[in-house]
Amino acid sequence: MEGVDHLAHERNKSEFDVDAMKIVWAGSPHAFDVSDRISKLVASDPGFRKDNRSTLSRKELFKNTLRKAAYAWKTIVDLRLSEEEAAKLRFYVDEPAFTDLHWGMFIPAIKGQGTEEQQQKWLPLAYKMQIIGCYAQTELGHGSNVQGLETTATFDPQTDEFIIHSPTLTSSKWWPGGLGKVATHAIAYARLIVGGREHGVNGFIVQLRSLEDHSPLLGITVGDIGMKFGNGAYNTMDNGVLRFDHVRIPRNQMLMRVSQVTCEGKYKQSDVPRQLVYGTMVYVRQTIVADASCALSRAVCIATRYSAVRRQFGSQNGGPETQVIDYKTQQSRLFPLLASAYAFRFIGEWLKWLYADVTQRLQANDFSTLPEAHACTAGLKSLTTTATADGIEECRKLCGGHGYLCSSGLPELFAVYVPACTYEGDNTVLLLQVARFLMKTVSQLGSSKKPVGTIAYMTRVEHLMQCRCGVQRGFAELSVDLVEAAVAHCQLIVVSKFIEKLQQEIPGKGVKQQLEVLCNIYALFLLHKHQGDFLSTGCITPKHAALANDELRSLYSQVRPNAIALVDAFNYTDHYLGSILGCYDGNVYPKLYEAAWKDPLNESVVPDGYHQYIRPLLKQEIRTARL
Ligand SMILES: CC/C=C\C/C=C\C/C=C\C/C=C\C/C=C\CCCC(=O)SCCNC(=O)CCNC(=O)[C@H](O)C(C)(C)COP(=O)(O)OP(=O)(O)OC[C@H]1O[C@@H](n2cnc3c(N)ncnc32)[C@H](O)[C@@H]1OP(=O)(O)O
Ligand SMILES: Cc1cc2nc3c(=O)[nH]c(=O)nc-3n(C[C@H](O)[C@H](O)[C@H](O)COP(=O)(O)OP(=O)(O)OC[C@H]3O[C@@H](n4cnc5c(N)ncnc54)[C@H](O)[C@@H]3O)c2cc1C
Repeated sequence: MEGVDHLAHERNKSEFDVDAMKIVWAGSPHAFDVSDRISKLVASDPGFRKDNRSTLSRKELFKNTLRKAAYAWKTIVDLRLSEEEAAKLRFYVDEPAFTDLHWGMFIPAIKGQGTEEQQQKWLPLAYKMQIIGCYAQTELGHGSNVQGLETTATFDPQTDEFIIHSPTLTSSKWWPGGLGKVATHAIAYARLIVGGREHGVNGFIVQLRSLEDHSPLLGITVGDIGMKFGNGAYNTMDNGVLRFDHVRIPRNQMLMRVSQVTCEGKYKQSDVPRQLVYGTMVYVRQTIVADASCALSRAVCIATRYSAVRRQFGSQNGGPETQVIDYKTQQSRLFPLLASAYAFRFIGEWLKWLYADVTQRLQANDFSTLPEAHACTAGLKSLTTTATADGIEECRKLCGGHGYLCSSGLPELFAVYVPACTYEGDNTVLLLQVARFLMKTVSQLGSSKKPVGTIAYMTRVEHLMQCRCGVQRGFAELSVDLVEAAVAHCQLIVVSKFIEKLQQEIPGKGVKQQLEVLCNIYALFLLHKHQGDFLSTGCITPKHAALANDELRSLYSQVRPNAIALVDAFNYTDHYLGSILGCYDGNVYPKLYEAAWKDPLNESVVPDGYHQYIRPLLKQEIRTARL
């Protein structure tokens, strides 16, 4: 029945202060207040409804996304929301759109790679959305290999301009979000050519469309690259294709914090690492880690609530069947994902600190932690997005057949999320970067340069290197093993930072105890999953492995009474979850049944096409093959 909490009995089992855990999950009382207030604002406004997306055509879907983006912007302006509140509003609107790239990449690129003068010119226009930007780096022929990009930016000293050109088909910009139909400007990455000499890939601000009638400017060919994975999902985003035909831009539209070109045509490289040109990608990778905890926690919330609602088998003497959440197999699949959601939340908090720290150091020209920041953002983006994509799919399976319904929210969540394993860096390519960092660290063992921070533990392998020094096989030959080592390195960081989180003051009855249980589940589940490596390297004995297994089962039993409260702590509205299976009150079956009849296919009891195709079949009016 409506208004009844079908999960009340589960909530009454909780052994900790859920409101205190909500603050821990949000990060602070202030962050909780903003999230709670804005999520409810979005959920209560019919202008942000999203339950009809799977029934819209691509063009209807996209136009609806533009409407919502404009409505969101009006809401932000009318309510005078802060930058933090506005970002939260866009997050809870929960629809991939051009605004993600405008706010999430275009503006950070100007802030990170533009000079003070360039920031003063372009940021006010971007913040007021008087221009709409995208991040145009990837091309048809190159994405991972940035140094392989083919677009050219040739300096013309006669006119003090750069000529931006797409020399080949494969140099067409391809994938940038927001590019296809909306962006008026791009940060375009191109090979800088001055006086006939190449100076690597740099970023250039290029206007694409008229601010009067939105038509593409001279020399600009631009459009959408077409339908992507899934129906609604990421098709709300106009990922675009862009070709330049000798487009001229003023010299001062090359982002010049890292490298400069003078009006005399002199190329100057600042005394900063050229990799700062990649700074926007590092920034986004650390935000993607925080986003992974959001996406995984959404899926886990749905699967946990539904696992408590769903009963199957086990009825004794006509009594209620067993809740599937009570099956050890369901717990062994679900609870490690619940623990991962919390683990990724805390590693996301730490990575945000690491990024802020390296950014502050860069301002003082201190590049000492840049390699570690690159390795951590690359590796943790790879680890968390892979685990989250796999986790969302596991949550779908944990919900049985109903998990495959769009009304469960899981198919769309999966379809929107999975490209995170590719965008902002293919996950394998990024792990290879971590492997390169680890190998460089190993090669420096024994020198005066002692490993610190997240690689401090590597001093312990020093003895290994001394006896094995000289035994080197090619990086490429060992890359599979090195990628596994990179994953293990990143997992160690996640576990370490979870443990460090538990050493902080954590208020609330039973809250720290619950987090300790989740931390132990996360660590022991990894040990169980990779026990072959631990056993073969002698790190643990078979007895240790057996003990870990026993402890995991015990920990699952400890989580069980608190599972619903632990997902309530995410404080997601039913609107944001977009899932009948995950609705707060657990009143699933009536809602599933009601939703079915709203499908357009049920607008008529006799389907279109019956008289044309089915009736002739049934009435044998179609010659049937001799049976
Ligand atoms: C719908 C959205 C939902 C959620 C999103 C939520 C939040 C996000 C918020 C905002 C964003 C909005 C939406 C996100 C959605 C989509 C956005 C997607 C955008 C994109 O995909 S942009 C394009 C991304 N492309 C890539 O990531 C390319 C990957 N390739 C590379 O980075 C490089 O090519 C490379 C690193 C693999 C190789 O570079 P290279 O060849 O130049 O360098 P080397 O390998 O030779 O290394 C030399 C040396 O340099 C060091 N190095 C490399 N990179 C860096 C770096 N970034 N920082 C510091 N140092 C770096 C390397 O370690 C070597 O050092 P060494 O000492 O010599 O060993
Ligand atoms: C939804 C979505 C949104 C995007 N948005 C943007 C955007 O806004 N702006 C933008 O510029 N780009 C964007 N991209 C592009 C994205 O950044 C690239 O697709 C991504 O960087 C991967 O590069 P790629 O496509 O060249 O993959 P490839 O590198 O071609 O990967 C193909 C395979 O090759 C493997 N591989 C590649 N190099 C190596 C190597 N050295 N060693 C071993 N294996 C290797 C990879 O692991 C992978 O298995 C987006 C992509 C998607 C899917």
